[in-house]
Amino acid sequence: MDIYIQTDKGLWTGRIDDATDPASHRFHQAVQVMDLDELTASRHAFGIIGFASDEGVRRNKGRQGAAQAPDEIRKFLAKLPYNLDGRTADVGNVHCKENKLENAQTELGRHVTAVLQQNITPVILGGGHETLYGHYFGAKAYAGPDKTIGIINIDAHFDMRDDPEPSSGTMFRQILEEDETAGYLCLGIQTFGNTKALFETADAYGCEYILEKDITANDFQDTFLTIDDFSKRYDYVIMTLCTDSIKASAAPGVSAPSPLGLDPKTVQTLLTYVAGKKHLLSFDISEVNPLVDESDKTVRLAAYLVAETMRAFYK
Ligand SMILES: N=CN[C@@H](CCC(=O)O)C(=O)O
Ligand SMILES: [Mn+2]
Ligand SMILES: [Mn+2]
Repeated sequence: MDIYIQTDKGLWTGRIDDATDPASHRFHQAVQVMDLDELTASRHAFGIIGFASDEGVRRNKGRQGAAQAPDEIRKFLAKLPYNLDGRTADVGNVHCKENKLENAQTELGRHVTAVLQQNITPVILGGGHETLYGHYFGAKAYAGPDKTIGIINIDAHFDMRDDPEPSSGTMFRQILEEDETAGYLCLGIQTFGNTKALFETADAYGCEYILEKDITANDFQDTFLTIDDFSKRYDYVIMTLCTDSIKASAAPGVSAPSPLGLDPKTVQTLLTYVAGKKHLLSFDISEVNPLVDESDKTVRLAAYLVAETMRAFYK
């Protein structure tokens, strides 16, 4: 198996209301499957990239299965109405082979950079949350050493573990250690999703965060202000959704479920608010695990959140 595989066109199938009228089209009629090197400047608004890896979850002692999420999310996204502007290309999946996570993250980064260089917005379907490291790596290569990147993460967890081996629990510590100009805002932190030591690590590294229970206070006004203040300090922003930020009753299909997680509509509000930022480069959704899902509930929700975020992207 190669590390890069073009998407099986059979994943993009669904109901056909009208074969020719674009106003009746669903994603499966609008998305064009191609190789990365077939992308040409400005023809597409979005470029879907899958990251078929759960090696980071394995290393972090979690429940594996997220490597199957990119194709499962595609199947559900395919059936949704294409109620957005601009065209979408699907440039396939980057796979993690032989547990070589760092190689796969480098390759994901190469894809993200190449898509951005074509003036196309990457929409990355993870993968365990180790997806974010490759996502950041590609965005940073595009931005260049003189430009700063702020990362907005919607997550129950900080993912700032001090483990010697990179995993799905270490990315933000890795990034903040490697790039002193990077910033980290985490929305939806669970009090009982992180040890006291991890809260101390977050403070020590200058991570800004809002607890899950404080997100909806004041009808989001404080949250939006925090997002605004954070975003304007960076040349570019990237956004990542760790699906375990959503309450377990709505998102059971994750490695580490959150019984007291955010409502899906709260996450929708956060994603669409950040997507309206002019300097948001890219977005990933991570930690969907189809193998422990219940009646496809989490995969379906993931597809809706991806569609909502794409629709809200600043144009
Ligand atoms: N990606 C991060 N995962 C969490 C898992 C927590 C748990 O297993 O309960 C973490 O490392 O903190
Ligand atoms: Mn998490
Ligand atoms: Mn995470």
